[in-house]
Amino acid sequence: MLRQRSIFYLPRRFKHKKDHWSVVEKKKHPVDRALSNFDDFYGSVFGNRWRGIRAALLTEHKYIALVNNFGDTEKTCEELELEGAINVRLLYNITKERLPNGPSREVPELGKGSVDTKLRGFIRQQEEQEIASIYPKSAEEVAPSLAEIQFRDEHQTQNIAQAGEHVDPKKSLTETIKEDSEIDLQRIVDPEYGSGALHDFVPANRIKGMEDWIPESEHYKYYSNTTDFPLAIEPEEEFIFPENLQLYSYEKGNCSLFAKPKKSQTGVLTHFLMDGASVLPALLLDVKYGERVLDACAAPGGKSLLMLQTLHPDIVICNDIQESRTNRIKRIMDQYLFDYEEKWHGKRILITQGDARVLEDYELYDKILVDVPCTTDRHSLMENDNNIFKPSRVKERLRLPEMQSAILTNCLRLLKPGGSLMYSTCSLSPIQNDGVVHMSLQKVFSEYGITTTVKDLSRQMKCFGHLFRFENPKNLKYGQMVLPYLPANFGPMYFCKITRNE
Ligand SMILES: C[S@@+](CC[C@H](N)C(=O)[O-])C[C@H]1O[C@@H](n2cnc3c(N)ncnc32)[C@H](O)[C@@H]1O
Repeated sequence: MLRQRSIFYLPRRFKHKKDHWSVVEKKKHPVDRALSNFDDFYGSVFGNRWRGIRAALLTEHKYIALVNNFGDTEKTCEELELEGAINVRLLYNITKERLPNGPSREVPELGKGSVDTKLRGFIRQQEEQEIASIYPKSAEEVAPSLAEIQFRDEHQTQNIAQAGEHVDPKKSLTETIKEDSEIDLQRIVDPEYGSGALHDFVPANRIKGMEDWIPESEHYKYYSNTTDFPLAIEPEEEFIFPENLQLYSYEKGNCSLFAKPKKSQTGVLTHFLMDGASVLPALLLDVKYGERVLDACAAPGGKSLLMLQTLHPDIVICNDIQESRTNRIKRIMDQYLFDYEEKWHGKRILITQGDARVLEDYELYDKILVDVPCTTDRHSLMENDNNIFKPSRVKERLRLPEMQSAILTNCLRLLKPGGSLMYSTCSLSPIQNDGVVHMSLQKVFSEYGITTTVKDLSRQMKCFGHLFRFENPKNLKYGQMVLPYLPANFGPMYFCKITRNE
């Protein structure tokens, strides 16, 4: 009797496939794939620090409020201050004033009365050591010497050659993962590598999940790090925070939310909320009065809006490859710039649809923002829709560095000699960051004879140390990086400023 019953139930049990391993495997969502990929890759890049970064990435990020200059500006600033938000410009200027070896020129006058006092008090409360521990040395000391860079390059070339030897598609996945883990472990324990030595990282030669199995050997050229170009890295000259830019943030550890933007008396919205780290590349591009600016990958337009709110640029060309995305730029400009159609459109803003890899306005721009498409790490962990970790987008994902480098290389050609650009991503990947910068500098030199200087922004970053958590510049070769961190949950954001030599 018992037997009959069990036979009766057997097929039903099998129909209920929920727990079968193959089904579970198929049900892996893009966000899960992204997390496995990051655990694997970033775990080896960041070592013990990855746990904290991971927790922050999986938690809601923090915003900065950009106050609109074209509607109820003072009232909005007052309201934000009443809520306890800090004026980022004042905080920057006070911190700059207090830095050892600070600039000799006078620091711009600070706001009146209570705000100023409050800020100074706030800064005193913060441990100065915190900044010192993030940036233990001055910018001059931090900028690596050419000899050092040469040494690192030789070291890295060796690593890449070794990694190349590892590629063996016949090896089982388990075998490869085991071997790679041993290499990664060696990186972590070997002081020569250091857990955070991003510039020394060589990508693992496999990607988790058989459907993602791609021989990456053909991509090695994008990670190649030999330096066959005249490499120059110099500290950035002094940066002056634009007087007209009103940015507000909550201090580290304060996770208060900003009020939603509302319609002002002029009809435009009062403020724009953006991930705080996104402010930095657009701000430190340092657009000056009367300059012609290209935002090469501009949609939805937050960074263009920030540059326009400085009231500095003569014209900003907001370009994006997708029509639907250029429409989003237009919508944002319409919502924030008073009398957009009459006063801005076609005059101080041009919205264009084009592929930044092939734009041909050579030597036309004073400043260019190159905020490339990337693995958008935070977004990839949160949204399944349109996720770059979908199995159907594997090729696109693996080709990202190639695409990023093609965009950056072309944008360097679009710069006027003497002009500067800012390359940025919202990814933690050393390949998409320093790797792409390196390859592009090499390419513009070898193919177009263009020489460049990388601007070391370490000194400027010190002045933002109260709000953001930055990667130690020693772990980066060219750029700066905001690391997600629970008490200051901005980023990730990598950015690197490059000047085209005259
Ligand atoms: C990271 S988003 C830019 C975000 C924007 N800078 C902002 O702050 O709002 C990257 C953008 O690049 C665009 N894009 C992708 N490939 C491009 C290309 N080849 N040329 C120009 N834009 C491209 C995408 O459509 C996307 O809107």
